Parts: sequence; structure tokens; C-alpha cells
Amino acid sequence: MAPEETITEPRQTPPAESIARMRARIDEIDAAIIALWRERAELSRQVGAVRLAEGGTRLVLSRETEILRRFRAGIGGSDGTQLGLLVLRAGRGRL
Ligand SMILES: C=C(O[C@@H]1C=C(C(=O)O)C=C[C@H]1O)C(=O)O
Repeated sequence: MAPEETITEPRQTPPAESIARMRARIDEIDAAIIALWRERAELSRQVGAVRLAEGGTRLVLSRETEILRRFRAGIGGSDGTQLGLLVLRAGRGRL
């Protein structure tokens, strides 16, 4: 077989290139998480303000419990709970 006819394996992406591509996506994901975090905190703050203005409570524990359950189920174990607690705190403030 002439050299120009040699069948070669598809060129593997060099590790540095694939790491750079994955890191670019990680950076996009982080930016999305930060934007969503800020949006959620602002919405939570607004809901709290409306409820307080109507004479309601700052907290709704049944809803917080359900949110924490989702974080625990979706992320797993105590990390899920911890993250859920941080998300809640970002909006309604510390307990
Ligand atoms: C935003 C609200 O108020 C508080 C904040 C919550 C939240 O950040 O998800 C949930 C329950 C409430 O303790 C709400 O009731 O939806």
C-alpha cells in the first residue's frame, strides 16, 4: 500500500484541547448557575416582601421542606441539603 493510501485512525483530540473545551463549557455552566442564583434570590426576596406587606410570615416552612427534599433527591445526601439551605438563605436571609 502506498503511503498516501495508508488508513489512519481518526486523530485523537489532544488532551489539552479537550480539557480547554470542557473548561469553556464549565465556565458557561458556572455563569448560568450564578445568573440563576441571583434571579432566584431576587424572586424569593420579592415574594417575602409581598407576603410581609400583607401581614404574612417571612417563612413558609412547608414550602422550604419541600424545596430541601428536592435538593436532597436531586443532588444527594447532605450536600443536597446544604446546597438547598444556602439557596434558601440567599433569598429570605438567615433564620
Ligand atoms: C419565597 C418564598 O418565601 C420563603 C422563601 C422560600 C424560597 O426561597 O424558596 C420558600 C419559602 C419561604 O420560606 C415563598 O414562600 O415562596
